[in-house]
Amino acid sequence: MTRNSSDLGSCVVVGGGNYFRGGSNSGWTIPRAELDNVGILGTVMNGIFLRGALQNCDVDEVRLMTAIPIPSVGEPYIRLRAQHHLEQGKVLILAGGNGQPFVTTDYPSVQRAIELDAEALLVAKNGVSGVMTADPKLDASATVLSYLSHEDVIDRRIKVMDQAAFVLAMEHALTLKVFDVSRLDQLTAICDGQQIGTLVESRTS
Ligand SMILES: Nc1ncnc2c1ncn2[C@@H]1O[C@H](COP(=O)(O)OP(=O)(O)OP(=O)(O)O)[C@@H](O)[C@H]1O
Ligand SMILES: O=c1ccn([C@@H]2O[C@H](COP(=O)(O)O)[C@@H](O)[C@H]2O)c(=O)[nH]1
Repeated sequence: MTRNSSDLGSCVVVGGGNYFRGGSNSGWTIPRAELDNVGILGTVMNGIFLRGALQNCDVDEVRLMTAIPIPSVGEPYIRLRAQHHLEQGKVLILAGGNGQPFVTTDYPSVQRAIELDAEALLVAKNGVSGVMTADPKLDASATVLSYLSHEDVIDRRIKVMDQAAFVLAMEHALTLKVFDVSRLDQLTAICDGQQIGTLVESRTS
C-alpha cells in the first residue's frame, strides 16, 4: 500500500512455489541458480493468472511488472514507474522476485515494500490465521499471536518469513501483518484497521 494517499495504490508481489522451488529440489544435478530461474518463471506465470483474474473481476487498472524483462508479457520493473502506477491508484503485480537466485519471494517482497515506501507488508499465509505459538501441523494447541515486535520474533526464534527477508524488514522498521489468505474477507478488514492475524512492528513505532 502506498503511503499518504486516500486512494491507496495496491501492490502484490507474487510467489511461484506452487510450480517450483529452486531450493527444495535436491535431486537435481543442475546448478541451484538455474533451478531458481525456473522458480522465477513460475512467479511470472502466477502474475499472468492474477492479472487475468483481476480483470475478470472488472479491475481495469492492473499492471504486471517483471523483474526479469519479458516485454511481451509485462512491463520491466522500474522503481519510479512502479511508483507512478501506484500514485495513480492502480493495482500493481510484481513478478519475478528481484530477478536474482538464492532467495525466495520473501526477500523481494520486503525489498519492494521498502523501496516503494509501502505503509505495511501484508504477508499472506496459507491456511493459518497468523503467526502461531508453534507450527499448528505439529501442535494442535497452538494459538495465534496477535502482536509481536521484530525483536520478539528474533528472540523467540519464530519463523515469520526467510531470515534474510525478516532482518531487512527489521532494519527498516517495516510493519508486517501476517494473515490467512484463504479467508477472502480478511484483506478488506485488515485495511479497515481491524485486529486480525499478527501485527509485527518495531518497538519504537
Ligand atoms: N509459528 C508458526 N505460525 C504459523 N505457521 C507456521 C508456524 N511454524 C510453521 N508454520 C507453517 O507455515 C505454513 C504457512 O506458511 P506459508 O503460507 O508460507 O506456507 P508455504 O507452504 O511455505 O507456502 P509458500 O512457500 O508457497 O509461501 C503453515 O502451513 C504452518 O504449518
Ligand atoms: O527473487 C526471487 C524469487 C523467487 N525465486 C525462485 O522462485 C521460487 C518460487 O518462489 P517462492 O517464493 O518459493 O514462492 C523460489 O523458491 C526460488 O527458487 C528466486 O530465485 N528469486
